Amino acid sequence: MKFTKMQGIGNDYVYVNCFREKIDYPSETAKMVSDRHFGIGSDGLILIKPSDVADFKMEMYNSDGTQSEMCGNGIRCVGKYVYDYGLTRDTNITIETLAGIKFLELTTKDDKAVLIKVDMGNPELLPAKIPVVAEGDQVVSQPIDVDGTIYQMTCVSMGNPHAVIYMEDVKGLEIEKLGPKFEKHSRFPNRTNTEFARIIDKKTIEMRVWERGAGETLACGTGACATTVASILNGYTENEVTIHLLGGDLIIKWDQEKNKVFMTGPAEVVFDGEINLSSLA
Ligand SMILES: N[C@H](CCC[C@H](N)C(=O)O)C(=O)O
Repeated sequence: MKFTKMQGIGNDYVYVNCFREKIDYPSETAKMVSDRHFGIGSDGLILIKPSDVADFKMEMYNSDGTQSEMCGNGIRCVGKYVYDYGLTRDTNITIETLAGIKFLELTTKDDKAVLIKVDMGNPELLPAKIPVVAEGDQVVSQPIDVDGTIYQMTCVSMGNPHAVIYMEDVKGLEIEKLGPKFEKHSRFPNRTNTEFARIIDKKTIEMRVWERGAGETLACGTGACATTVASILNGYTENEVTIHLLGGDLIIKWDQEKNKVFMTGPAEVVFDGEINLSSLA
């Protein structure tokens, strides 16, 4: 199997061009290639496919093999891949995902995509659509009991579920202890991604993320979008913020008139490779 290893501010995936490769068991393949000791090493697997309704289609699998509806850092890398590897010469492209069709604007330099702006669509706040077990029509700073400690959470879906928790010290957080308790909490029927965020000022947020199906990653694009929406709903920030993640920064804007979230950030190729999957089985 030929692949390209790419990363979006440190959130790294194995990308497969399914215009020329066929992946019969994507979930199993994701688990195998993601292993950082016995495989290639990544946060998961992303398949780039033809689409009947958009220019391309993105299928995303976490390192535990579960499929997700959307991946923000991943879709920026897909945008870069299809341009840099000659699948398109357009700098405005559409990508079909399980969270709907996304619109990308590529900024190029020396004929390579260096910055990608993504229209991430509408944030979803209805509990039943996140999904999260809760009363009312949105979850903004509502209590959740995690092993006897009460946290205030704000829940947003960007096609995938997110629980945003604010705290004064995210650097010192023992995320490997707390993250899984949120991820598998009974109030999230489909599990959840969890963002631990510190407001620095009206335009700046620092966050770490425990991802559903992948554990702590260096960055989460949908999580950065969810955190921005949550911060605006809580009155903590303006509608355009810089998010500092472990792997780098993203610029996120929630245009509330259009009810669209825009994410702008980089994408990088690490290396191209070929692997005999049967050697990993
Ligand atoms: N773990 C996520 C998918 C990857 C999202 C993240 N890597 C991003 O950049 O948005 C989920 O199961 O919903």
